[in-house]
Amino acid sequence: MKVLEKAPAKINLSLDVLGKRGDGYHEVRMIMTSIDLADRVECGDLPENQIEVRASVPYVPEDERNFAYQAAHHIKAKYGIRRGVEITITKNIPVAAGLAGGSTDAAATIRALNRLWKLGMSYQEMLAVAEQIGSDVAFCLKGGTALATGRGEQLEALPPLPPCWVVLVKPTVSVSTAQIYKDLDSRPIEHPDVDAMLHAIDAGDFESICRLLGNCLEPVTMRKVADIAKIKSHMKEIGAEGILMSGSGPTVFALTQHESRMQRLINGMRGYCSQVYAVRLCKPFPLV
Ligand SMILES: C[C@](O)(CO)[C@H](O)COP(=O)(O)OP(=O)(O)OC[C@H]1O[C@@H](n2ccc(N)nc2=O)[C@H](O)[C@@H]1O
Ligand SMILES: Nc1ncnc2c1ncn2[C@@H]1O[C@H](COP(=O)(O)OP(=O)(O)OP(=O)(O)O)[C@@H](O)[C@H]1O
Repeated sequence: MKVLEKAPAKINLSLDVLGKRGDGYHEVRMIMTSIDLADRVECGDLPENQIEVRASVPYVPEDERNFAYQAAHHIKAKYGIRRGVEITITKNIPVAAGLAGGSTDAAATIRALNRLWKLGMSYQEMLAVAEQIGSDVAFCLKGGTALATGRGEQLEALPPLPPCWVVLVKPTVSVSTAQIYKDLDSRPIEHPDVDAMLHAIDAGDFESICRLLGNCLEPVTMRKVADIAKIKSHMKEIGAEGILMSGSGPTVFALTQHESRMQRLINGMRGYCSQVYAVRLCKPFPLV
C-alpha cells in the first residue's frame, strides 16, 4: 500500500526574536502562513524492517540526515512499529531557502505514516513527534496561518489571510539557519510589530498586512547576500504591495491581490533570477 501527502512550504509574515535561551535556541514570536508551493511525499510498505528515502534532487540527503527519515525513525520507536517504509520525496520547494522545505517533508511523513500504519495519532501526538525533529515541523503539520512562539513549536491558529498571490524569488546562494541566528546575537535587533500584524490579520486588512511585514533576520542575511536588497528594490519598482525575506532567507516574497501585477512581477523578476514562483495560499490540514 502507498499513501501520498502534499507538503506545502511556509513564509514568515512577521518574525521577531525576543532573546537567546539557555538551550542555544532563540525565543521567537512569529506569524507564518502556508503557501501552495509544495513537495510530494509518498510512503509505501517495504518487506524488510528498514527506512529508505528517495529524493528527486541530488543535493538532498537520503540517509538519517533527511528530516522525513527522522520522522519515520521517531514514529517507529515511539509506537514499536517493526515494518519497513520507503519514502519518496518529489522536491519542488527550493532547498535551504527559508521556506521550511525539509520541515514540511517531515510533517507530511508524520501524516502519511499515521495513515499507512493506521496509528490513530491525535494532533497532540503528532506534535510530540514533530518537536523532536525541528522547530518549524510543528507548524508544518497543520499549516494554515498561525502565531508561533517558544522556539517556534507553540502554535495558535489565526484566521486565513485575504486571498492574494505570493511571488517568490530565490537567489542562487543558500544560507545556514543556525549561522543567521548566531550572527543576530552580535547585532541590535530591529523588532517588527507582531501585535499590529495580528490585528491586521484579524481585520482581514490586506493593505496593513503588507505594510507591517517584518523579519528581524532580514538585515542579518542581507549582509551576506547582496542579491536580497536588489530583488526587493526591483519588486518595489514593479509594484508589489508588500515585500519581505522569508525565515532565515534568502528567498524574498512579494504579496499582491492583482493578477496583472503578479504577471508583471514574474516576467520582471525572471530577468534577474531563474527561480521565480507565483502561488496562492494554502488551507490548514484538518487535524484534531
Ligand atoms: C528561521 C525559521 O525558519 C523561521 O520560521 C525557524 O526559526 C527555523 O526553524 P528550523 O529550520 O526548523 O530550525 P531548527 O532545525 O530547529 O534549528 C536549526 C538551528 O537554528 C537555530 N535556531 C532555530 C530556531 C530557533 N527558535 N532558534 C534558533 O536559534 C539553532 O541554532 C538551531 O540549531
Ligand atoms: N526532506 C528534505 N528536504 C530538503 N532538505 C532537507 C531534507 N531533509 C534534510 N534536509 C537538509 O536540511 C537543510 C535545510 O533545508 P531546508 O530546505 O529545510 O531549509 P530551509 O527552508 O531554510 O528551512 P527553514 O525555513 O525551516 O529554516 C538542507 O541543507 C538539507 O541538507
